[in-house]
Amino acid sequence: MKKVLTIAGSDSGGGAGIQADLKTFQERGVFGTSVITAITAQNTLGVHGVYPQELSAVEAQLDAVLSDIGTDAAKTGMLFSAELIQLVARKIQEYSVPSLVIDPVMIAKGGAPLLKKEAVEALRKVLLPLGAVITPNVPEASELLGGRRIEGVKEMEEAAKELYQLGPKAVVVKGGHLDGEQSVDVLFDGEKWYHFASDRIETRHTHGTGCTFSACIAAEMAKGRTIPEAVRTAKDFITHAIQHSLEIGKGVGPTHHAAYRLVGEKSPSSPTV
Ligand SMILES: Nc1ncnc2c1ncn2[C@@H]1O[C@H](COP(=O)(O)OP(=O)(O)OP(=O)(O)O)[C@@H](O)[C@H]1O
Ligand SMILES: Cc1ncc(COP(=O)(O)O)c(N)n1
Repeated sequence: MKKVLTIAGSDSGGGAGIQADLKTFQERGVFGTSVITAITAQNTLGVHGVYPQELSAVEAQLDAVLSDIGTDAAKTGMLFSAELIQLVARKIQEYSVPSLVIDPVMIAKGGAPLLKKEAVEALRKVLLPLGAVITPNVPEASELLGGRRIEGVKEMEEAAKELYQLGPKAVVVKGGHLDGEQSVDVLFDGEKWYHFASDRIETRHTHGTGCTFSACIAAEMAKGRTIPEAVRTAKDFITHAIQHSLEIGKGVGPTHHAAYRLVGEKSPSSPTV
C-alpha cells in the first residue's frame, strides 16, 4: 500500500487539518501517517486556541515516521512559524521526501491566523521551492505575491505563473474565494495552464475544503498519477464532499469526506476547460 504523510495542525472539530487529511487518505486507499505541528482548539464556530508544538516534538515525529515507515508523498498544511517551516524544509530534504504538496495555510475561514505574519517570507523562500505542487487559495496567492489583486481567472493564471518562478514544479490557484457561477481552479506546470471548473455550490458548510483538496492530490501522486490527473481527481473529490457537506455544529460545518465513494464517480463534475 502506498504511504502518504501529512505535516499539519490538528483540528479538534475534525473538519480540517490532520483530521481531514487522514480521512481523505483513507478514502483514497493510501496509508496515512501524521506529524502534528500545532494543536488547535477548534469547532464549527471558529478557532478558540492555537498551541504550536515544540520544535523537538515535531522533529521527533518526522524522524519517527520517515526513518522507519518512509513515504511515497507528503503534504504540508498549517505550519504556524518560521522556525517550524525551516525544520520541516530541512527534514524533507534530509529524507528526500518525494511528491510534496504544499498547502500554504495562512488564515482560518473565521479569520484566525494559522501562520505568523513574519513566517510568510520563510514559506516563500525556504519551503515553496521544494514543492511538487503548491495549492494557494486566492488570498494566499495574493499575500505570497505581495498583496496582488486577483479577481478573475486571467489574474489567477498570471499569479500561478509568477508563483511558479518561486521554484515549485506546479502551482494550483484555487478559486473557492471568488464569485461567479463556477468555482475554477487554475493549474500551471511550467508549460501550460489547465482549468478545473465546477458549478459553485450554495452552502456555507465548506470547512476544510483546502486541506481535503491538497490531501487528495498527495494521495493520487503517491499512487503514481501525473500532476494534472491528481488535481482533476482532487477537484472531483472535493466537489462531491462539498455537495454532501454536513450540518454538524452551530457554524460552518465540514465537508463529507466519504461522499465521492458513496455517490460514486458517476457525475464527473469538473470538466477540464
Ligand atoms: N462553493 C463552492 N462550490 C464548489 N467548489 C468550491 C466551493 N468552494 C470551494 N470550492 C472548491 O474547493 C477547493 C478548495 O478551494 P478554496 O478556495 O475553498 O480553498 P481554501 O480557501 O484553501 O479552503 P478554506 O476556505 O476552507 O480554507 C477548490 O477546488 C475550490 O474550487
Ligand atoms: C488545523 C487547521 N489547519 C488548516 C485549516 C484551514 O483549513 P481549510 O483551508 O482546509 O479550511 C484549519 N481551519 N485548521
